[in-house]
Amino acid sequence: MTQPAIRAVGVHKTYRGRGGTAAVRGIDLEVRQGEVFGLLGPNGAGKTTAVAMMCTLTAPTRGRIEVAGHDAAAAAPRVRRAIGVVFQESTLDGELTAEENLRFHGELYALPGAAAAARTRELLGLVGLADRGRGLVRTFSGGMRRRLEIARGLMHRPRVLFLDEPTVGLDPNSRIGVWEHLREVRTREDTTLFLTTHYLEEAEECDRIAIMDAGRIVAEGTPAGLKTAVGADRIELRTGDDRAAARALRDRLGVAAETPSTGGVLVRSGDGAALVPRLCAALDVQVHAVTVTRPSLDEVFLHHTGHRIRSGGAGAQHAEQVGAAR
Ligand SMILES: Nc1ncnc2c1ncn2[C@@H]1O[C@H](COP(=O)(O)OP(=O)(O)OP(=O)(O)O)[C@@H](O)[C@H]1O
Repeated sequence: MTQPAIRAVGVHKTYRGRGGTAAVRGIDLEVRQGEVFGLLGPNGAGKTTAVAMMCTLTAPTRGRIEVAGHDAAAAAPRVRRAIGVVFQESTLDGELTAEENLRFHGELYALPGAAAAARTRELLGLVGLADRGRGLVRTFSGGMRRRLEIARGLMHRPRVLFLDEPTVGLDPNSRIGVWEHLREVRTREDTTLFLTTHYLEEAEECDRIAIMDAGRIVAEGTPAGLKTAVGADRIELRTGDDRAAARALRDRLGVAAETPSTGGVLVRSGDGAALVPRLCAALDVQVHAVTVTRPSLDEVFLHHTGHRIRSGGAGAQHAEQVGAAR
């Protein structure tokens, strides 16, 4: 078997200080070479801390991390040569041009001049900035800067590129642009991409994700696999009498109908849209509205943690109003 790009075994991190914050409470992880792997979790879940340990920026309190086959504690300089990092905060020099920012990074890694110039051209093309190489970075939009940061992180051909919240703070169009180029990076360079995110849409782009909450990984798999495991579509009915409706559905159709405290009647089904007409036909009470929600990563998150990663948003995008009846 080929060596994993990243392996974490029993990793804990407690920050010192008053009370001591247990930011990471025992994570085990294996990321394959060439994979796009996402760590999905809400603010404060411990994602940045986990990445900081993999990047050798902070040491685990307990446990072991290997990146590109090197132990992050015992062989930190080797790990640093094998990785690129795109931080949440920009670290570009706005007073330099895009080319100068990349070349400066090449110098840090002792890339010979001609190789650095060729790599600069190649990467500016890869991230869609070929015609902006001589532009001052302070004149760039947020999306352009982020793409340039990605190019810079790739200058020395790292085995693993870490991206902490790669599209946070960007407008939706720029976010799409960044992802187009990340997909291009993944196709053309044999780099493992390890990213943290609290955007469900971004997690959908990953080959595999780990869901992190309160310092622990609560689920891991492909986005599709995780959704399938959670299973059914959610059918929510708004009726004139929810208790009577739930009782009727249980008695007449034998379906497990719930009446959640938030109101309405909830039924789960492998094919929600197909079941809706039968549900409505079985009811004597008035049905004001029916909503079918396909499982989303939001549902997966809710299933594993008992709470939503954020209010509103992605789940709602998958919701399909299938009409009111009666
Ligand atoms: N240097 C630090 N010293 C003390 N506590 C810290 C430090 N860095 C992070 N924490 C705490 O550790 C916990 C996890 O933070 P972390 O930044 O790793 O989470 P995150 O999932 O990356 O969140 P975000 O998306 O907001 O960056 C939080 O409670 C945070 O306040």
